[in-house]
Amino acid sequence: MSNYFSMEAFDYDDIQLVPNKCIIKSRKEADTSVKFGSRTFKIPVVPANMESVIDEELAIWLAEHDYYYVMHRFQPQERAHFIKIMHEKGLFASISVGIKDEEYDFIDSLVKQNLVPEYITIDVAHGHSDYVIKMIHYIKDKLPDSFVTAGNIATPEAVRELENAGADATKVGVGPGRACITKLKTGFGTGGWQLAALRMCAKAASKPLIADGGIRHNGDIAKSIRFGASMVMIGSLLAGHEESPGHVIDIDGKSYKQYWGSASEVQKGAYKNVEGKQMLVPYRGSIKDTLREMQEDLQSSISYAGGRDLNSIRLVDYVIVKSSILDGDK
Ligand SMILES: NC(=O)C1=CN([C@@H]2O[C@H](COP(=O)(O)OP(=O)(O)OC[C@H]3O[C@@H](n4cnc5c(N)ncnc54)[C@H](OP(=O)(O)O)[C@@H]3O)[C@@H](O)[C@H]2O)C=CC1
Ligand SMILES: Nc1nc2c(ncn2[C@@H]2O[C@H](COP(=O)(O)O)[C@@H](O)[C@H]2O)c(=O)[nH]1
Repeated sequence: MSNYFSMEAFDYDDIQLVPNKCIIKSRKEADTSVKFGSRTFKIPVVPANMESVIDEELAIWLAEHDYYYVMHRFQPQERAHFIKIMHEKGLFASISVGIKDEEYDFIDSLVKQNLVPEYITIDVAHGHSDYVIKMIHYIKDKLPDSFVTAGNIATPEAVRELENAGADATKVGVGPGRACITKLKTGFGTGGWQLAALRMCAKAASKPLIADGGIRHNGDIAKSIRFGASMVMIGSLLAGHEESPGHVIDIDGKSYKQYWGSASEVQKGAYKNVEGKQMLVPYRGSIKDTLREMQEDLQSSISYAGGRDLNSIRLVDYVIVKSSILDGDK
């Protein structure tokens, strides 16, 4: 555990990446694509697998336009139908599962129907668990062709154990989310040091990592890549769109959308083991424009990194500037 005592704790707002000489004539030349599993996606960004962030219609649009997506698991009975619909359209299917007993029956039912989702994400709050390891083994045994991401986790030990169990990728982030109250209710998590936790996990990882939670600005995507992420999962920043599932709410002439945590009372329908809240996020128009802007900003990041693709970002120097990067805006 000495790792943690000696570790420098920092987060997205504490870091600035250091520019290198630019080698491209235009940002259009910068390639933001990323291979994840057997597919290549436009940008290393995936909307969070939350009911307030993604629904079937958005999943179809994302898959059609070469974005990675992960469908949530909160309408469990719809998942088999969802896989069928995606495959009928010639699109990849990417679903989430939990670890309760009935999820084993669900996996069995997919096998029986010969429904093989291209991607399966094991989505639980505390992913460093024997029960997650058991589920990884089960899925890899029954659906060996599915790419399995397991999470969420916070430590190098967890990365190693889940990778050794057969996970094809792991998802890092316990408690940094915008709708999260885990850090307040339990005292645990990576809230406030998510980027440092990502760096620690990346040192142990031999397979791709997804950085999950805490992204507040587009530049945080490049920072996640620098510290070891292959893919970046985003909730609140992608929840305020026309296509997002939440209702539009108008207050004092401004529009907002509802964003609720997957462990919130709203999601659970009961106040039991609640570790999330509901909140409003500013309405931001179409998600298509936001994703395009994220791509353009990443192209700029690549140019500042002095390269032509995302790999160049992984190599840049950085400076720790402790909560001061927004000072100039005050
Ligand atoms: N990334 C994050 O920081 C967090 C994310 N979430 C999200 O909320 C949703 C609900 O998560 P979750 O409650 O795990 O899903 P589930 O309700 O499917 O619970 C997972 C299983 O693990 C058991 N469990 C044991 N310890 C814990 C623990 N500390 N936290 C949660 N479960 C535990 C649960 O049993 P029992 O309920 O009887 O304890 C249950 O059987 C997920 O989408 C998850 O990603 C939630 C919190 C934090
Ligand atoms: N502690 C909780 N974390 C949650 C909950 N619902 C989702 N999440 C996590 O947050 C990220 C999104 O974070 P954001 O900063 O981009 O908004 C999501 O992917 C989950 O990992 C919850 O109820 N409690």
